Amino acid sequence: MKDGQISESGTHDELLGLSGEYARLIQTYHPEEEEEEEEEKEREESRKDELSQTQPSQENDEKKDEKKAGSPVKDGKGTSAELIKEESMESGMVSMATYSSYVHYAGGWCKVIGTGLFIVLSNAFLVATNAWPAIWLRAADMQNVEYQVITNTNDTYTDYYTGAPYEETDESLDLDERLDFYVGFYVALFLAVLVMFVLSSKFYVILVLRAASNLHNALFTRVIESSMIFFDTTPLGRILNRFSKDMDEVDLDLPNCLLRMIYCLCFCVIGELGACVFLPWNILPFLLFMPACLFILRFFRCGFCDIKRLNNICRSRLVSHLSATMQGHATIKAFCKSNYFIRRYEALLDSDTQLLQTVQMAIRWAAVRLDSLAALNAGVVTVIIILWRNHMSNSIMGFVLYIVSSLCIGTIQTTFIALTETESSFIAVERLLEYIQTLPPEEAKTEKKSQDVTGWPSEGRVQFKGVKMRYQPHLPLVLKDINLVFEPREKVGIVGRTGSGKSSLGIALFRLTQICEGSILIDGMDIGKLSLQDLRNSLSIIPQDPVLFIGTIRYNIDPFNEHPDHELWEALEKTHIKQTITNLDGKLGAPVLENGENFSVGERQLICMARALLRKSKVLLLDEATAAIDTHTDSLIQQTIRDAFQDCTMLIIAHRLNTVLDCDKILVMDQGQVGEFDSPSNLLANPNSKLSAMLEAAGDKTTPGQSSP
Ligand SMILES: Nc1ncnc2c1ncn2[C@@H]1O[C@H](COP(=O)(O)OP(=O)(O)OP(=O)(O)O)[C@@H](O)[C@H]1O
Repeated sequence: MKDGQISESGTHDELLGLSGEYARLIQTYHPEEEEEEEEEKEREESRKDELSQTQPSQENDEKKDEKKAGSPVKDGKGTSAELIKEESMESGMVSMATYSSYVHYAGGWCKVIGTGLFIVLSNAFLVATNAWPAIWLRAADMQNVEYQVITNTNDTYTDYYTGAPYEETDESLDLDERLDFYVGFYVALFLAVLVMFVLSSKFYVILVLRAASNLHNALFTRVIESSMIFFDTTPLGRILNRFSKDMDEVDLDLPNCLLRMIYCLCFCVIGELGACVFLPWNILPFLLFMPACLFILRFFRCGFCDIKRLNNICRSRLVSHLSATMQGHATIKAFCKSNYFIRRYEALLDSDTQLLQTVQMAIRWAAVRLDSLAALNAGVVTVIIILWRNHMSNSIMGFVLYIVSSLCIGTIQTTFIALTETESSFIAVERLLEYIQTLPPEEAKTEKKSQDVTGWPSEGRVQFKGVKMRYQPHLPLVLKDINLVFEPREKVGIVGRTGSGKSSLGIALFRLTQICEGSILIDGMDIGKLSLQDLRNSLSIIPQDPVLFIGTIRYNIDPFNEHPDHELWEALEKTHIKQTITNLDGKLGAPVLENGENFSVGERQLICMARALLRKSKVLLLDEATAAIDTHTDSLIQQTIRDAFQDCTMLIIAHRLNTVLDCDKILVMDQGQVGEFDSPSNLLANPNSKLSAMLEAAGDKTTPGQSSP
């Protein structure tokens, strides 16, 4: 293929005969193998090459599949352990620690109690505005009675409520004066309600927004700073679910439920107290009614919280499945496995919907019982009112009936359900706190040492002293007692079979996983004693999977805007990608999509290389950085890198042996150990060396001097 068109097609022999593009590619890769009489042998060797590359990669793929599926692997001691753990789940009611942590993130107890007081006061004023007309009407009744006392002096009347005889006074007959007082007080109450509601709502919104944003920031920081073990053992969907569904509950559901619960609870308590002031007997059915409600609530809360927890976990699986399907959609389609993934998606969606349905049914279960109890309570209170009617004014009877019927028509039910929903919304807080409080940080705060690293590393001498490393405590060692010295400015090719530990050397060097024994020194400085920031600032890596971020080309090459444009173009030119970038609309400002999807893998690697070139580090690690680049460009890039980084120590991990044969030294890794470490000429001089065997297997008889540059 060339420039998106078919340049040549045919068999290997036919294309070689054409001496065109294909022949040139082959020539670059196998310069020694042009002669006609060796063609047969070459085909045989390339078959071997293919075989040796596919077998290990299949093994590796299987291993990866195993890893991702969370299937058990055998550790060194023969016991099995799971790489991906099941998502943990609390049970029962939400703990007090969760509530107090939420209060902490909301700004502390003082602010929470202050806002609570405002809400209670606004509700008290609201009940008072309902009670005031009743008091006012009762006064009007009394006025009416006084009038009758005057016109019918033989009768004696007593106060309906206190039982005291009315006294005839001139002031009591002053209806206009009383009217002003009652209207004035009612308006004042109404304004107080208005002001208190505005203030309490404002304080409440500030409080819950502060709690949600503080929780989000704490979670984000903790996830970003957590160690590689966490990312290795946690599916992406699980992390996404905490940031989406759980965060959404904390942002929206929790504040809504909490506010509804507080208002309803205040109305119930203050309203019931108000009713008891006018009709003390009202307390009797209430005292029977409340324990019955609490009894129902006890069952409801336990089950409801656990269903919500299950629902959250089920949602994580759904999101994991979705994100995995999206990432692998091309492969799924290529293997015609769409139906399998659709069925799995439907099954997970069904589980999720079933749990949502169960949540709704649980709410209905509680609602029916609570409403029935409230209706019973209202019935009993109504009977009491009827029996007590001779001792109460009509207005007071109306007020008490209004309160009791309000409680009956949904308020009690709403209060208890909102209480439980609020508690279940706190499960999202519980899940966020789990990550915030338990994720192991990559670097403990106390480890952030302030060593003076100015001018370090000046030479780039890297020393591994008895280094042992494993990815997780229960997994076997992947680096077993590594003792090596890479001298300053040395170019070292690192080769070995798949899984031999080549990339793990880089992981140990960057402290992505902590070594369990030994030490790594750069220019005599133990990197374990440095802060991660200082260490990683002084190293550069071009990884196997080139990583590009959403943004522009400029942002991807120079994320901190530290270099002028001409330096960026220089770097792009050295990595042979300048022409491609020049052809883009916007040039350095051209957009880069997520994961650099709008560039080929090879182009992404070249852009990453330009980024590394700009950093000018003393130690550079290339982890199969040119694996996806054609052999011609690869050889040019190898040369470029060697020129541009001639003052650096370079560790070049490679599968294509010919790309590292002109290095100063070759390190052959073998099952986590140093297999061989010497100059290529010394290693190739020994026909029994591992490197010779690998070249033999790869069908490449190239000698250092003849290798591609
Ligand atoms: N994140 C991980 N968690 C657990 N084990 C891992 C992890 N990464 C690698 N391993 C294991 O460590 C061993 C060495 O892996 P490493 O990636 O260093 O090999 P490699 O030589 O670079 O392989 P390749 O050439 O395929 O990239 C392998 O057995 C591999 O399964």
